[in-house]
Amino acid sequence: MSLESVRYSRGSLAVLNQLLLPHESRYEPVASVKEAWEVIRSMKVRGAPAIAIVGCLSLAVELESNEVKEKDQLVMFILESLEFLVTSRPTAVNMAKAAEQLSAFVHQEAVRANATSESIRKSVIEWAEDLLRKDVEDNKKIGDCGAQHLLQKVPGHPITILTHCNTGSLATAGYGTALGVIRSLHSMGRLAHVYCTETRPYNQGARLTAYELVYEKIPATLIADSMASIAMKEKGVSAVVVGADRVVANGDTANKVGTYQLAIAAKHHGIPFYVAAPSTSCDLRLADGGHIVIEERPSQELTDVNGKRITAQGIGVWNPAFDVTPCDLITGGIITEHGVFSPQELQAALTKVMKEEGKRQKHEA
Ligand SMILES: CSC[C@@H](O)[C@@H](O)C(=O)COP(=O)(O)O
Repeated sequence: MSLESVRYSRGSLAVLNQLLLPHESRYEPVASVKEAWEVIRSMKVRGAPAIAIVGCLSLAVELESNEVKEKDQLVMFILESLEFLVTSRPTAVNMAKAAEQLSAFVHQEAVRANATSESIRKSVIEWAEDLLRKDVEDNKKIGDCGAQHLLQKVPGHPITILTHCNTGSLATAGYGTALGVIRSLHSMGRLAHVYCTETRPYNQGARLTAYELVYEKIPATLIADSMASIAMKEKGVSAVVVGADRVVANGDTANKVGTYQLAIAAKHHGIPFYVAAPSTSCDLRLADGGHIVIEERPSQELTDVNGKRITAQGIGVWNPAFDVTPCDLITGGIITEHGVFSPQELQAALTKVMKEEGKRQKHEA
């Protein structure tokens, strides 16, 4: 069984505290929206899809246990809870998108003839549960589609991948995005090796990806971020595959800080650079990456190691958690659950999918 970032059954949610990994696997209960906000902000749970899933499921859990509210009061509670959850972390778009979609859904449910508090509550719980189910499904599609694409397009097999941050089961509902592509290649017997960066300053690569790769018995080597260029030059890297926190209309992509320099190095070495992301991480309303809000994290993430200060007191610190890779550096493409697209193709392709989905839903309603 692969690692689980989230354990959910109706009325009960627990998250694996990722701050304790790889030394201890402790699941901590999340009984309310407020508790979800705190586990997301403190990064006990992190990764763009996992943030949205924990946020929405916490609302489902709170709805299951709360006393019955009058209909308008219930709708107000749901909308305010979603707004609050969006403030937990700003860069990943998944929570904001889920909040927007779920809010629209609640409005729609509330005006249905015969709508009651109970019917609204039930449909919101089911909506959140569906997000969990769909994320795993989409990740598997990303994994398979990305693996097939790389096998067709990338010379020299089996394939060696360099990846950044953590995009696996711990960052999603399961399977993973960039790590999903790696997992699929491995299960097909077509993966030679993975290089995972330690991902300073928060060390998602060293603490989490290395753990997932060892857990899954995938052949892998950990490198410091500063070793990425020499690894590309000397280690036969076939492709760089990373995840995303927000892909905007022109294909510019916000992801864990350090992604941008990997894309520059990949271009220099003629190595294709891929972003693997579900459509829930795509934000077509922003024209380009200049509009993305980049989260800045506390200075201690840089100045301290294991709670112990290693730098001189008084030094200034800048700690942006993400950077934006310009679309022209995403030379391989963007791997989604709907296919692999160049940054230039993405907007039209996803718009078409959304239109078809809208038509299908109208037909079913
Ligand atoms: C499938 S996870 C994709 C991204 O969310 C991931 O690459 C990343 O940047 C995570 O950042 P984090 O700060 O750990 O939440």
